[in-house]
Amino acid sequence: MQTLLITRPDDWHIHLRDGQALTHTVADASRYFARAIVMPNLTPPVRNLDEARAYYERICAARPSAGNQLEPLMVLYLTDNTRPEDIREAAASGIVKAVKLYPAGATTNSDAGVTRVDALGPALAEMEKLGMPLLVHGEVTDADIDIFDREAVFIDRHLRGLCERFPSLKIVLEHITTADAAQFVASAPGNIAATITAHHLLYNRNHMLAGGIRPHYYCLPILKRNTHQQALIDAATSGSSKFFLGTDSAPHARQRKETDCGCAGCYTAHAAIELYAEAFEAAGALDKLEAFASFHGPDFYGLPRNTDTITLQKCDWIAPDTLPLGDDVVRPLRAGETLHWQVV
Ligand SMILES: NC(=O)N[C@@H](CC(=O)O)C(=O)O
Ligand SMILES: [Zn+2]
Ligand SMILES: [Zn+2]
Repeated sequence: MQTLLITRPDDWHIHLRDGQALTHTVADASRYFARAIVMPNLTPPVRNLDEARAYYERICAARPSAGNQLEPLMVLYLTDNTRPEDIREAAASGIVKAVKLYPAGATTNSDAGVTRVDALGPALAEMEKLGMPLLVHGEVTDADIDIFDREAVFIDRHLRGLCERFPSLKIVLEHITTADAAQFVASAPGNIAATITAHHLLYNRNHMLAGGIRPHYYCLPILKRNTHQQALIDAATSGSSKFFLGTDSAPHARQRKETDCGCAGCYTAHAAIELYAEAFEAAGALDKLEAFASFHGPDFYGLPRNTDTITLQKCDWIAPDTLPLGDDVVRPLRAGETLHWQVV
């Protein structure tokens, strides 16, 4: 049987949610990830060190008592009112590792996000000085911009300018979905990187829309055409240290996705590295998985690489139809379907 031994991976973009849901999301993320960059889009969002510390403690309390202990890496939610002092305090705490920019209205719980990206100044200058990474949900929100173009337009309207105004600010363009983004990041200086999800490597918009509409493939930024999917596969398997693993596992209760106006987000924490292994195998690049999953992320964040390992085995299994999520259930990606890799 084919096996693959890799250094223990980390997840550089995950939504653990809060309250009762933490029991399930934290358990799934704890199966083998050493660390996780925890997104701050709660209601209300995680805007300062006090809120980050309280959330950190709720996550730690939800960890399973036995086995691998996930280390949550906290993220502040940038608003129009974030002050340089908020950044300094967070950076000094040692538990906050990044700050997240959501354009207001771009995605789930982004209403408190930034209304004018170009007006951001002092907070970003402080982050640049301290080496604190800015994580970006890179989509414009203008009603007149087609949803499939929102990432590319964000790069042109905002990201290029941010990179010029803050030339040494570390920036991660999160969950990239287009050839435009892959190309922009690949040709940018070393302080610009990107995370790529497993679902954007495995799927394109036909999977979501051809032959019936499949709400569990609906996430933001939305799946694009297959040529963009191929560009993401090429970037992830290129060996470039600018691209690394970020699942964007984003659970929503089943009834909030299977409805007239469904939420965006795919739940992949039940099978994260397993799904990536499938994508890398399909590209004939299993030898590139370890660096993408376990080296490039910590190197970019300036954190040590993990020193222990996990083993993947090629072995079919069926993903569960539903998983508990607090008092609700979530339908995980590939629910009821066969997965081909397993962590042993
Ligand atoms: N990716 C998503 O579709 N949804 C995320 C938000 C985000 O990462 O943009 C969520 O919090 O549900
Ligand atoms: Zn996002
Ligand atoms: Zn996300």
